Amino acid sequence: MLQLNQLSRRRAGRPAVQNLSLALSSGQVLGLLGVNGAGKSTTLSMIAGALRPDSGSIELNGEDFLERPGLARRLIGWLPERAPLWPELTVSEHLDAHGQLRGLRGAALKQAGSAIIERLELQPLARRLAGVLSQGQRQRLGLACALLHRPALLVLDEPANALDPVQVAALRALIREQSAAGTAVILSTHLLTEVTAVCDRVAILHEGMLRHDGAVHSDDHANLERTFFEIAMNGNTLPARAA
Ligand SMILES: Nc1ncnc2c1ncn2[C@@H]1O[C@H](COP(=O)(O)OP(=O)(O)OP(=O)(O)O)[C@@H](O)[C@H]1O
Repeated sequence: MLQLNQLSRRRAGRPAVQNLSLALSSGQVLGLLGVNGAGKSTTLSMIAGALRPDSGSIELNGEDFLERPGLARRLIGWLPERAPLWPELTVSEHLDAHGQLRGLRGAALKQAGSAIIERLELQPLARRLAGVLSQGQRQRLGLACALLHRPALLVLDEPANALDPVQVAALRALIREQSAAGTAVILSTHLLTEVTAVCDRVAILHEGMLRHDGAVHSDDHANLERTFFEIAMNGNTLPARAA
């Protein structure tokens, strides 16, 4: 459902992502790994439509996404690295605003808001101002905003950031549930355990380039760690395994 073709983007005069090609099918969960500055957030921002590539193309369900920016709003749910929230709006008001931006109105908007508040157990926070939420609570609100309109593709930039162990377990369950319902998920993380826990594929970026793309299994931790460190230390390209 998602195809990246030779994407490149420079930032501050340097290549941040170079000739990146990747494909993702419905229901697949892809973990994006890489050391600090490897290009993960730049890649996810381009997929979410927030940053335009200098060259290359992105296809969503076979359509050229860069030519049709409305597609992103409809099909993609994005949790950026720092969820942008309005401090003076409550949790419920955030959900209303996000829903309206995505074309939800009236009963459909109300129903979507109630469903996501219930699913993410946000009821106790619904009337609280975003400005007084803890970091983990802000992250959960960001996740709720990303999921509200039932996107076909979820783009999550370090979604486990600031979450306590209970919430990390809840996040894993949520990602599995989304995947089982056919939603494609791409997430960046620094935690190899997150990748082996929820991803069925892993891509490793180094200096903006794709160095590894392969299947991953829950008992693969040692292999994944070895691959990650070899790439991080040497910039080696390891042979990718079939996804
Ligand atoms: N807003 C920005 N302005 C200029 N350069 C940027 C900006 N954001 C990122 N960069 C640069 O782009 C490159 C890739 O950064 P990016 O944030 O995509 O990496 P990352 O893998 O997400 O890193 P981290 O793990 O630290 O979040 C880096 O060299 C970084 O300095």
